Amino acid sequence: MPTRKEKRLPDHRPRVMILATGGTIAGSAASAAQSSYAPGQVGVDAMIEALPGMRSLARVRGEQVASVGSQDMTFAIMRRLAGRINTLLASDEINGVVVTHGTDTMEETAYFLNLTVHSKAPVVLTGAMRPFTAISADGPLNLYNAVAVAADPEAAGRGTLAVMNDRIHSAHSLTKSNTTAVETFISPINGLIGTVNYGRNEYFRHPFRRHTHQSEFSIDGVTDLPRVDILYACADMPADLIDCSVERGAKGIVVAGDGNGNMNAATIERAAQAAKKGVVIVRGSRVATGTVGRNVEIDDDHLGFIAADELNPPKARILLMLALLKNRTRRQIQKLFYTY
Ligand SMILES: NC(=O)C[C@H](N)C(=O)O
Repeated sequence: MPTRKEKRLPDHRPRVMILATGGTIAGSAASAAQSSYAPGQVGVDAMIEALPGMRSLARVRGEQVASVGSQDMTFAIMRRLAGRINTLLASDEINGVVVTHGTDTMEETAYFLNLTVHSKAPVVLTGAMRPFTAISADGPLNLYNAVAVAADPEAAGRGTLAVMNDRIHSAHSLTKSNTTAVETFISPINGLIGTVNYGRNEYFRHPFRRHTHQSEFSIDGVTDLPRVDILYACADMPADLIDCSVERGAKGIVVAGDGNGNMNAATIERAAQAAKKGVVIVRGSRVATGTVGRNVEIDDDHLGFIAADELNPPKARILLMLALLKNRTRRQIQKLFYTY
């Protein structure tokens, strides 16, 4: 027993919450050099335990929100995440949040949070391309760097971010570009937000589009999002795919068009009929880079279509689902695509 009271120094480290959802960062394989593995096997506490150096950056706590490969990510989990993050950040007890997530749909959850979290505090997604148990696993350094960004007041006000492979991406621009490589995430439209090197952060810019604390979207009390389908255009695309979506109750359709948001004449005709019935048609592109503008080869004004502008089809789908929660005109929806 100590004979005199030890004086405890106040702990000024920022407080970071890690919300874990699974993914390859929590993946496990039978051996360290094996390509087959199961995602979402390692719990958040074990991930934190394995990285004691992280404690020099922040006071870190963890919560397990889900344990899925992100190919099984759902809007129910995304809504739970957004709700938990809004509660945590409203309490002032937490300075920043890290979300560990699979890489397959990371851009979708990142963009969903970018529109539904209402705080300036940093929210940072991270993941891995190699499982936790692999030789040269990329997850531990990604998690370390993500905590460094989430703990950094300089990261605040830049919207939802993703930290992967030493790069800081905005949710708006981030996209996965390689099926297996560690260097998979790119920001092809507006470029990187910054870099992070073993916890040293450098920032180049703020995102150009509206996000988080400026967002008009809310999912408070929302239990169901309207159905929006993505249809992938190709040579001789069967036009009746549009009818199938409409019959199944789609309120919106994003066409991952060829080139500058194109689709064949038969599909345009079916899509125009769907638009007349009130289904919102958004023209995106299956091409990895570039924007989709209005009235280039397709007369959007006449046909009642929306151009996806900078958003790829999965993110265009999320913006449209949230936009359809309220009655909005086509013109208002198009404006959202120029704003977010
Ligand atoms: N690298 C990964 O995380 C891939 C995995 N399928 C996932 O998205 O959960």
